[in-house]
Amino acid sequence: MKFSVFNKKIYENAIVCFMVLISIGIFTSLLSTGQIQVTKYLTDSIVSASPSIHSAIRWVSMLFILLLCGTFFKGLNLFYQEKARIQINYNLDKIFLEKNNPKKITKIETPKYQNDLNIARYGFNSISSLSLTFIQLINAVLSMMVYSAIIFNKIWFLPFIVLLLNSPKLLYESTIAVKEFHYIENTTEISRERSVLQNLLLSPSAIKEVLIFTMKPFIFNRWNAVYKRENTESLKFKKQESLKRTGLGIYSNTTLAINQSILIYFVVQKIITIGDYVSLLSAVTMIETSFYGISSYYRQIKQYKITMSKLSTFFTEYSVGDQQDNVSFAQRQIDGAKDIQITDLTFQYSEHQEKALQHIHLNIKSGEKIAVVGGNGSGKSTLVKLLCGLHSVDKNTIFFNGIDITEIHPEQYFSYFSIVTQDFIKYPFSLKENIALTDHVNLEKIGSIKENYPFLLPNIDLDTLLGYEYTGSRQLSGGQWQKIALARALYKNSDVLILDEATSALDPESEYGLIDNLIQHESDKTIFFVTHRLNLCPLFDRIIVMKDGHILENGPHHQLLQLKGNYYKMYNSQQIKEEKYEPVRATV
Ligand SMILES: Nc1ncnc2c1ncn2[C@@H]1O[C@H](COP(=O)(O)OP(=O)(O)OP(=O)(O)O)[C@@H](O)[C@H]1O
Repeated sequence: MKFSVFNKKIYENAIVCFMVLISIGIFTSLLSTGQIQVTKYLTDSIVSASPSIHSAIRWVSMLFILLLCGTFFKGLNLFYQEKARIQINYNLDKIFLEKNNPKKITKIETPKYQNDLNIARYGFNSISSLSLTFIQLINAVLSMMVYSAIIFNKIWFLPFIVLLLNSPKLLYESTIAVKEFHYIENTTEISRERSVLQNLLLSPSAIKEVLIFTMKPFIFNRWNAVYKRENTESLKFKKQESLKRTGLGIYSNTTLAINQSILIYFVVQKIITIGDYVSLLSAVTMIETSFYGISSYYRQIKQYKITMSKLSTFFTEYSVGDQQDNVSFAQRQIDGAKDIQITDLTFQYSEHQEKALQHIHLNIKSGEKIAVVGGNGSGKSTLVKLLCGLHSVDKNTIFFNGIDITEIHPEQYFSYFSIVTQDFIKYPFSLKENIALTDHVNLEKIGSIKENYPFLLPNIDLDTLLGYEYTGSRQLSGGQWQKIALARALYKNSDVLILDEATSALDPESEYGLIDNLIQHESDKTIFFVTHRLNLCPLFDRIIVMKDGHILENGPHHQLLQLKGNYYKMYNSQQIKEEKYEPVRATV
């Protein structure tokens, strides 16, 4: 999506509101002109040599009607401003969610992404307020022209003096805009830290640990310290801004005094009447107010420019745009067996000193069932995430059916994979939506999952809302949720299925049943089973043993046992432990 289109989309369905607001602005300027003229006539009628009560009442009534109209337009203006704001905010959120389109998680799982996301979101707010102040700008320019014309009629050079004296305000607003953005950039991490800590104190999932570990004072004190640090930063910035604004205020008072002196001089010289003095002084004040509106708009334009360049960088850095996709990747024909070949694959997380994977070589035949084992942090999850295309890899390292995966469009590549990780999502949707993740649920597919894996789905209505987020929803146990995540992966029915410690919460019977049934029913699927429970490994065609990012051993169960290496030790130590505790269990 190009930025010109993006700009147009911001105002979608808000144009009518803008037209109404501009019309209100025109009417309000005309009303103000009328008020100034009537004030002049009223003052002149009171201070004339023979003041007339009737004429004064006539002007007061006229002024009253004009003020009533002004109040009516003010109310209308407020409503349409809110209407436009609501529509623009909706448009902005929609554009943001549509454009935020990452295809890899490599850069996403970093603090930098979260900081940049915060700054981008802040920028969006400035676009929203800029759109509305655009109307105020038009109104301000209109008013300034009308008031300048009124003054020009009486003292031709005065409007130029007023404008000249006010112009330094633009410069001031421009520096404020840049400083404000830098302030947001510098404080985004601390404000994120505060909200993370606040969430720990409020979110239902964290509260149980907060209670059991009686850690509220620990988190609360940390939240308190972070909040105070954030406030100090904020006050420092606000103090500088207030000082500058006070300076600007003093400057404005001085300019008003200068203009007032000029007007008094003209009254003393009897060039203008007292009524003229009153009306011209209010016109000068109105110009100054309009100028304030224009300069604050100028500040927002500056911020808008910074925002747009930040957003452009954000979307190009983290999202693959549609256009870029088409240029980089042609749709590849990938038919038949989906063999996977890994050649000298090395991978390092940007936030990490050590390499997570080093010189991995693997050949996997389509339909193979592979168990991946190894100690914590040995690189198992990284390997399977790289396999399914979640991270960017170097060219010529992973081949899918003979094609370098860097040449396959990520969306096409993802279509061949299903993955269940340890941190799967518990969607606050109905049971059937949790499985299908679509509005168009294929009940037959769910039926066949129920048939082949009868222990997988809870015995509740498919329309039951799950979780504890919404009224009437039903919470499930950890294992039941995990089974639903597994059902989701089976529903996708992809060529490659990755289970990354995806059965850790299942009871042993369900776990064995699942693996056994997978091997029976999904003979054509390639399956990767990352596990710490080695007793299921004999069911697999091959076992890959990992340590410190390397593949240490790779082969069928019996072959690895004969090697008497790492797998042999790991497998036996689990068996021994089970035997050791067997008598204890027997006596219970
Ligand atoms: N998103 C990440 N950013 C930075 N480093 C990471 C990230 N994920 C994993 N690592 C690091 O990469 C290494 C391998 O981690 P990985 O999750 O692949 O191990 P694992 O074998 O799956 O471990 P476990 O059995 O504990 O799940 C670890 O040292 C870990 O600290």
